[in-house]
Amino acid sequence: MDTILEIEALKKYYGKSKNQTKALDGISFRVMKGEFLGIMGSSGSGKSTLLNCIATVTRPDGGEILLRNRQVQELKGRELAQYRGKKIGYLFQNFELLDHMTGRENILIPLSLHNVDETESRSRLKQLAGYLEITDVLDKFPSQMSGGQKQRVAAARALILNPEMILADEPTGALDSKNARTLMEKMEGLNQDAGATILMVTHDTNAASYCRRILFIQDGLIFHELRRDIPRETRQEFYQRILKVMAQLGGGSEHVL
Ligand SMILES: Nc1ncnc2c1ncn2[C@@H]1O[C@H](COP(=O)(O)OP(=O)(O)OP(=O)(O)O)[C@@H](O)[C@H]1O
Repeated sequence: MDTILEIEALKKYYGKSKNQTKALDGISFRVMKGEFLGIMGSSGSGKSTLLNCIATVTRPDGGEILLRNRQVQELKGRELAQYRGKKIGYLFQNFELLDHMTGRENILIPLSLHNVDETESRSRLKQLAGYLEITDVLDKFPSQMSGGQKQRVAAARALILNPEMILADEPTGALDSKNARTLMEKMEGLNQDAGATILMVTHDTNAASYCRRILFIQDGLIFHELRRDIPRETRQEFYQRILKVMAQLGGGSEHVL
């Protein structure tokens, strides 16, 4: 399997000496092409810091982030813009849609920022909208959409340029359980049928049970790893194993949906 992303001994420390917080303390792992990898851990374990480092929002204090063997920290100018806008697609907890733009315009924003073939992207939009069941909200504004529709529009925006990897930060955090389930089924389909590579940070055990592999982090390091035994293990069985690890970490007690 191809490695898409390699995290090697990544460190991020906040503060100095006695008051220092080791948000990331030399964490290492790989994301392979076509993986659906979850990152879980209790509050303050370093999940957001990790995602922010990968997104180049936060500068690490040590270690390496390599996207297809390229040092992400060394990217500058056009290459950095390409990495942020084209190589990685982001899905945020609060959707981050522009209120004055329709669903279609929101999804097509990345096109105007990068020099891409418009005909191809428009046909991709049609395909994504159909799959994500948002065709009938493409001409609506975010204020006229449900939370679930907003997040699926955001997912289409993240996918429109066919990125190497999707970074999802608590994507079900603002959704009710039904919409969360729909979103996760769509993400699972994008992973299994379209080969999308997804790295998702979540607190939500149900959402995590759609992943193929989960890394549990504690104090900025990997504490445990679970792999779903497909096809022998059902999602419900995987969910139960995730709950057990979360109980050791001191969190997670929802009911499987
Ligand atoms: N800008 C900052 N300045 C100082 N400390 C920080 C900063 N950002 C994060 N931290 C600390 O680093 C540690 C890891 O934080 P991080 O936000 O990565 O955790 P998290 O796992 O995402 O938590 P949550 O699940 O609550 O979002 C925490 O102890 C946090 O207080």
